[in-house]
Amino acid sequence: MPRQKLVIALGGNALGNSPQEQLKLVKETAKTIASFAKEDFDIIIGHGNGPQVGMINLAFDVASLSDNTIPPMPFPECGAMSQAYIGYHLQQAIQNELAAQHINRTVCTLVTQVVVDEGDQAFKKPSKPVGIFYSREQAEKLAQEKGFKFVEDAGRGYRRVVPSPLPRKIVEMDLIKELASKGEIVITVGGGGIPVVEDENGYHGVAAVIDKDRSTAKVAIDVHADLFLILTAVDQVYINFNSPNQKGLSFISLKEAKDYIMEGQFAKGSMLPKIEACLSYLEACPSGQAMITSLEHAPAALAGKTGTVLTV
Ligand SMILES: Nc1ncnc2c1ncn2[C@@H]1O[C@H](COP(=O)(O)OP(=O)(O)O)[C@@H](O)[C@H]1O
Ligand SMILES: NC(=O)OP(=O)(O)O
Repeated sequence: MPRQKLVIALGGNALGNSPQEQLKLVKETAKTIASFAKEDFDIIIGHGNGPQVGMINLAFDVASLSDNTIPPMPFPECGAMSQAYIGYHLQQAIQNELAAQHINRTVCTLVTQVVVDEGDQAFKKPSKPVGIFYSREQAEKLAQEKGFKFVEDAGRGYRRVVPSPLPRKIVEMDLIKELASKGEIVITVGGGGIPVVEDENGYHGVAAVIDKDRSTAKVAIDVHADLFLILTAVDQVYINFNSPNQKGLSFISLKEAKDYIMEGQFAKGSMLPKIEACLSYLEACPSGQAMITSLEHAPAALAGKTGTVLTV
């Protein structure tokens, strides 16, 4: 009997905002992952990198502003660094937890590139602010010299914004499938994957940050996952969220999800991309199940006690 395939998207609360916080939090994350490893799933994990990629980019920006012999670090390289650094923490925490529980499985982190479309409209409308705040003069100079885009951010100064294009193809997909089918726990598409475009000369990194829920959904589609699990800060998806009549949803059909989107029930930039990621997965894998819950309640959600399940 082949193992069931589980693809997990880990949200920010699984990682925190600083290296110290991350090192502490991944220990809890690892306990949840180990509980799935015990259930004998094939396991593939995607995760975010918003705070981390911003932090890495900021560090190089600050260094190069104060010492012009230090070059600023290009954005795709910052994304690659964030994948490796987060992967290292997660991988080690999961290894330690598996050893403590005498579970005989191995873990790896794959530096993963994700192809995006050069003509994606997101490149015309960069929307994700990253890095440090600049004065207007500094921003104008950098914009002229490097072609970066800046936005004025809530009266605090100018920040570089990067596009957030859709994931089209996961370059290392065959390897992900092979490793997962051998029982390896695979950490991949970190931060949505390193965004690359493909031309006659091969792949080239581009300055962007892909949404990790969308990229992880693409992985779930490509491996035909039985379960696509999004772990975030809330136990369930709500309607009328944050209002006195908010109501948790245990089940949402594809049609209901589309109706709720039309009603504006899911906030842009937080719950909406998660619901859209689930929809893209379910449309491609109609016999599959998508689930949204919190990290700590994930085992209970898998046992049908909490969480929000989305099905066709
Ligand atoms: N309808 C909703 N139901 C539940 N949570 C919602 C809803 N709309 C917005 N949210 C918010 O979305 C957040 C999850 O999105 P986000 O913080 O971007 O996730 P992550 O960093 O875990 O990927 C929840 O913590 C919650 O505050
Ligand atoms: N890349 C990405 O979606 O990261 P966050 O989830 O941390 O925003």
